[in-house]
Amino acid sequence: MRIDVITIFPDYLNPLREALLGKAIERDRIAVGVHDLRDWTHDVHRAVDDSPYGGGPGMVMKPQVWGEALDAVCGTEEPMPRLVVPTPAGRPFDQATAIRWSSEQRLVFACGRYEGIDQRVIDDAATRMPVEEVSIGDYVLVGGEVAALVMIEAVARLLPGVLGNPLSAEQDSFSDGLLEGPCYTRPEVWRGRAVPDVLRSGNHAAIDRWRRDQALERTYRRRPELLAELPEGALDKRDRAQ
Ligand SMILES: O=C(OCc1ccccc1)c1cn[nH]c1
Repeated sequence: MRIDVITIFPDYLNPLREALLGKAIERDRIAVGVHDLRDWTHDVHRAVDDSPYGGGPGMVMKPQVWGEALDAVCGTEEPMPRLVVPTPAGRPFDQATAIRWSSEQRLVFACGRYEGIDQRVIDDAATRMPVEEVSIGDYVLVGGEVAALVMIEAVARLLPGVLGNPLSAEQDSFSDGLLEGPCYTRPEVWRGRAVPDVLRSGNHAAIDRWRRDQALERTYRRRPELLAELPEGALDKRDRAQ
């Protein structure tokens, strides 16, 4: 997979070069390009924003600059990338989205700032490639860069050879629609708190059942709406007894 990010703060994407993801990039498991939007300005001030039509607070990012940047980064050759625009006004990003995007050959992230990018940029790009305006949560950030980091990490860890242990990607929380339950490691007792006995019993059927019960209980307490979304039959009669 190739991922490109267009931003006025390229250094904000430096964390991509760290840790497992950084290693995967070094080993060409994934290619990442970061581009400074101002490279496509032509005025002495390198302006990327202007006042909003219709008035109101803040500034809007100029269509000409974004248009040239996307032409250059996305190109015109198939396979065209999927263009992702982080915005609070987007459809919610979730694990299903990360899984869906993980089979893409190319992703381009357009990181907006100010009040956002002139809508015509998105409408124009959508005539040449798939475009998704996506939110990582119901809050407002200053720019799309942090959201891009979140989504790139969620996708990249699903790619072969990027994450240390491929098994854990399958056993992800949300892979069965429930939240992960609690986890424990040594010591057996810490500050007077013992690890639940079942986890040291060696009885793997009992351990699996205990873990599922914990996941159900945590999901019920913290995200009850997820239980309603489970596919038919996902909860067996033992689960319902919980
Ligand atoms: O704030 C966000 O993106 C930055 C952004 C983009 C456009 C206009 C304002 C802010 C965001 C919040 N959840 N998901 C994305």
